[in-house]
Order: sequence, then C-alpha cells, then structure tokens
Amino acid sequence: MASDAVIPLASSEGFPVFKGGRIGVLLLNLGTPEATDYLSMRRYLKEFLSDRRVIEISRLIWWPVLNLIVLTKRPGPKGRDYDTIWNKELNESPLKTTTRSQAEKLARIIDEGTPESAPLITVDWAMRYGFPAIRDRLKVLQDAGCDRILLVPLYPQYAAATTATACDKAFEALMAMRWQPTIRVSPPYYEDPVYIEALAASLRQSLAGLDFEPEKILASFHGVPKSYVLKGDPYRSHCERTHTLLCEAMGMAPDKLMLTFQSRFGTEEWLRPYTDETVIALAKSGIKRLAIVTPGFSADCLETLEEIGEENRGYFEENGGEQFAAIPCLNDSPKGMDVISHIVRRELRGWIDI
Ligand SMILES: C=CC1=C(C)c2cc3[nH]c(cc4nc(cc5[nH]c(cc1n2)c(C)c5CCC(=O)O)C(CCC(=O)O)=C4C)c(C)c3C=C
Ligand SMILES: [Fe+2]
Ligand SMILES: [Fe+2]
Repeated sequence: MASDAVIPLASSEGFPVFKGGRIGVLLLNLGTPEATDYLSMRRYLKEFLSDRRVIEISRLIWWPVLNLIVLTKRPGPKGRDYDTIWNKELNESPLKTTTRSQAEKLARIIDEGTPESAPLITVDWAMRYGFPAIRDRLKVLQDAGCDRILLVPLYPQYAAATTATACDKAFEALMAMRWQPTIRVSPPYYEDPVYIEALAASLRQSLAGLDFEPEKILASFHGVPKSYVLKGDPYRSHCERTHTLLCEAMGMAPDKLMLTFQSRFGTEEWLRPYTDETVIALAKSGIKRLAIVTPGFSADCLETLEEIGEENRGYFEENGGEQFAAIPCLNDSPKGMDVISHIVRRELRGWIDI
C-alpha cells in the first residue's frame, strides 16, 4: 500500500535530497504466529511472553518458567488450536488477514472520499509481535516520504499489555532514527459513539440472523491479571464503560448482557468474572441458549474463533446448554470500517482534513 510517490525537499549541492510531505497511517495489532508448527509457535510465544508489559513478574522467576516449562509445553497444543482457525487459502492466521484487509479498505475509503488529499496519505499495517514488524513498516513509510505518522492501535480499551507495548515498539524504532517522523497516537475508543453504535448494530444484526433467541449474552473481554489494574491500568474501567454503553444501546440490563473476562494465563488471579466459569455456571443453572460477543477485539482471532467459538461452546454444551452463538467481531465489515475511518479522520485533523 505504500506509494512510490514522494515529495522531494529542495537541497543545496553536496547535501542529500530529502523526501517529505506525506502522511502515514499505521494500523497496529497484536501479532500472530507465522505458521502453526512447533518452532514457529515457539518463536511467537517467546517474543510475546518475554515482553515485560505482558508478564510483569520478576525475570529471575519468569525466565526459567518461560524457557523450561511454557516454551516446551505450550507451542504444540496452541499450534493445534491455531490449525482449527487457520486461513488455509492465504496460509496465515485470521488476525493477519483481517488487519491487512482493514488497512486496504481504509486506503480505499480515503482514496474515494477525498480525491484531492488522498495522494498525500499512505496507509499501512504492522504487528507488535512477529510480522509485518512495526520497525520495518515505519521505515517503509519514511522511505515513501511520510514525515508525519499516525499510529492507530486497534484496541478499543487501553491496556499496558497491548496499547502501551505497541507504542513502546514504535518509539524504540524511532530511537534509532536521526530524522524522526512526527508521531501522533490515536486514543482508545472504548466510549466513542461510532464504536458503540457499530457494536450494537452488529450485535442486533447477528441476533436477528440466529434461529434462536439467547436467554443470556456475554460481552467477553480479554482479561489481564487483577494486579495490573490495581497498579493503575485503566483497562477494567474502559471495559466496564463499553459494557454499560452497549447495554444502553441494546436496551438490555447488565444481567442479560453480562460483562466477563476470558483468556486467563498462569496461576495469578485475573479480572473476574471469568468467561469460562460463567458459561459453565449458566449452563448448569438451566440456561439453554447463549450468545457471546467480544467487543474488545477489533478482529476475530484465536481468542474469539477458537477460545469462544470452540472451547466455550464445548463447555456450554457439555453442561446442559443447547444453542450457542459466537458473534463475529467488527472486523473489516462496513460498520467496522466506519469505526476505523472515523478515528483516523478525527486524529488527522490539523495535519490534513479529510
Ligand atoms: C500472559 C499474559 C497475557 C496478557 C496480559 C494478555 C493481554 C491481552 N491480550 C489481548 C489480545 C490477544 N491475545 C491473544 C493471544 C494470546 N494472549 C496471550 C497472553 C496474554 N494476553 C497469549 C499467550 C496468547 C497466544 C495464544 C496462547 O498461547 O494462548 C490474541 C490472539 C492472537 C492471534 O494470533 O489470533 C489477541 C488478539 C488483549 C486485548 C489483552 C489485554 C487487554
Ligand atoms: Fe492475549
Ligand atoms: Fe486463549
């Protein structure tokens, strides 16, 4: 997507010609393995779980646990989980396919909506872990003449383990640059009316397409250890706010559209209520029809397609539940693209009005 068109800056003889005048928009997401085999999975998990923003416990304790236990035991079974959701056509994970498509569609929206300013904007995408690497795509944008870059972390709710680490990685790359592009970072959008309306519209549409009416709906967000929030991470408050606004937009009480947290890792206590325990408790209490929506994920991924769509479906059915639906994320749907393009347009203001 990076265009070759650059704007050379005038330069006296004997000095380099600089390229500038363009604006880059870099969509950022978490990252994903390159393949599902043991070594690819190990490489991905090693990078991910070596991040101090993700695992905050002392390195003295974590290093042996990671290298001797986690990276020995986890790559195999997790690779098999990824196998069940893998995009076989493109031979990549769904997170990559969707993030690329979001960037391509955003470029088209900018192109079609604003023909005069569009040639000045280059849209690209990168992953915090794995590829395309943030450092490499920043370089591509700079080489394309982008002297101003908007970073767009695709996390509606801020967490140090996601948003901050993506920014850290971008600023780490900037540390090595003599001529740094000017950087803006788009804020978390957990209460943005465009996001809430998109979630509500997508949930309404998905519910209308089901052949059953759920008795309960879970709004399941990725968890973090409770200690991270106690130390000052606003993540839980952001999730609560999204949940409250979604309940209002849907006209549903919070005990009908319930807030839960998924994807626990390790032995520490994570944010509660846990999604899996809630699913089991609801099934055991006689609930027969359940739907789960995952508003914290901008794109479907392992955590939604496999953990919710397969694992939690299994828990529900094994414990007496009968009908289950995993509601798709906003992804690159028209509503999903409304959210991303709305944020990008707003955050570019002052640089360029599109
Ligand atoms: C162990 C600590 C982890 C924290 C803290 C954490 C926070 C966090 N993660 C996401 C979004 C995603 N996580 C994904 C996968 C995933 N997450 C962890 C661990 C933590 N996440 C691991 C080890 C994995 C890999 C799979 C596994 O081994 O279980 C994904 C999916 C990526 C994909 O390829 O599909 C996403 C997305 C958020 C939003 C978040 C904190 C708010
Ligand atoms: Fe995660
Ligand atoms: Fe998971």
